[in-house]
Amino acid sequence: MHNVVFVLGPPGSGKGTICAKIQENLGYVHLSAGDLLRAERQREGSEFGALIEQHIRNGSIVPVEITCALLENAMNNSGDAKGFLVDGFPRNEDNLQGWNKQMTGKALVQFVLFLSCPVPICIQRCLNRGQGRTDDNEESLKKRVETYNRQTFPIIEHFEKNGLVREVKSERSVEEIYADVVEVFNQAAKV
Ligand SMILES: Nc1ncnc2c1ncn2[C@@H]1O[C@H](COP(=O)(O)OP(=O)(O)OP(=O)(O)O)[C@@H](O)[C@H]1O
Ligand SMILES: Nc1ccn([C@@H]2O[C@H](COP(=O)(O)O)[C@@H](O)[C@H]2O)c(=O)n1
Ligand SMILES: [Mg+2]
Repeated sequence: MHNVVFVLGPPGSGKGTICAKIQENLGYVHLSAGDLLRAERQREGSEFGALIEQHIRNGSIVPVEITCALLENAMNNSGDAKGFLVDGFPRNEDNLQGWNKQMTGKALVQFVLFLSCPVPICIQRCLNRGQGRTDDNEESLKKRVETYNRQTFPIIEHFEKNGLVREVKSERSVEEIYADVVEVFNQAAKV
C-alpha cells in the first residue's frame, strides 16, 4: 500500500518548491503530475504528446487515464518510500473519480496539503519563474486560474468536508511556510 499526501493550491503557490524540501528532509518522494505530463510530452514515441501540450497551453486537465497511469508507474518504480507527495493532483472530478477507480486498495491518502495563496501573487511568481514553461504566459495563466477556481477548488472543498485538508498559507517566505508544513507532518505522524 502506498502512503500518499496530495498537494494542492493555485498555480504558482509553491507546491513544487515546498515538495522539494519535504522530499529532501522528510523522506517522502515528490511526484508532480505536471512534471510527469511534461516528461511524457517529450518522450519519443509517446502517443499523447500533442494532446498533453494542447491541455497544458490551455490550462485544461488531461484525461485521468493518462495522468493516473503515469503516477502509478512512478510510485511502483520508486522502490521503498515512506510515502509520496502527489503534487497537482487530483485537479478535477475526472481526476478524483479515476484515482478512486484505479488506486483504491493500492494507495492510502493520509491528508491533503493545501498551499493557499492570493492569485495575483501566484501569477507574478509564475511570470517570474524563468523555466521556459509554455504555460507561464498571461494568456495560459488566465485559463489555469479559471480551471483552478472552477474545477480544482471544489475538489479541495470535497476533501475539507472529509476532514482531510491541512491548509498552510503560502504568501510568505519559503522558510516560514516550510516550518508550518513540518508541523503538519509531525501531527499526522502522531495519529
Ligand atoms: N514562498 C515563496 N516566495 C516567493 N517565491 C516563491 C515561493 N515559493 C515558490 N516561489 C517561486 O515561485 C515560482 C513558482 O513556484 P513553484 O514552481 O514551486 O509553484 P507551483 O505551485 O509548483 O506552480 P505550478 O502549479 O505552476 O507548477 C518559482 O519560481 C518559485 O521559486
Ligand atoms: N493532474 C494534472 C496536473 C497537471 N495537468 C496539466 O499540466 C499543467 C501544468 O501543471 P502544473 O501542476 O505543473 O502547474 C496543468 O495546467 C494541466 O494542463 C493536468 O492535466 N492534470
Ligand atoms: Mg509545480
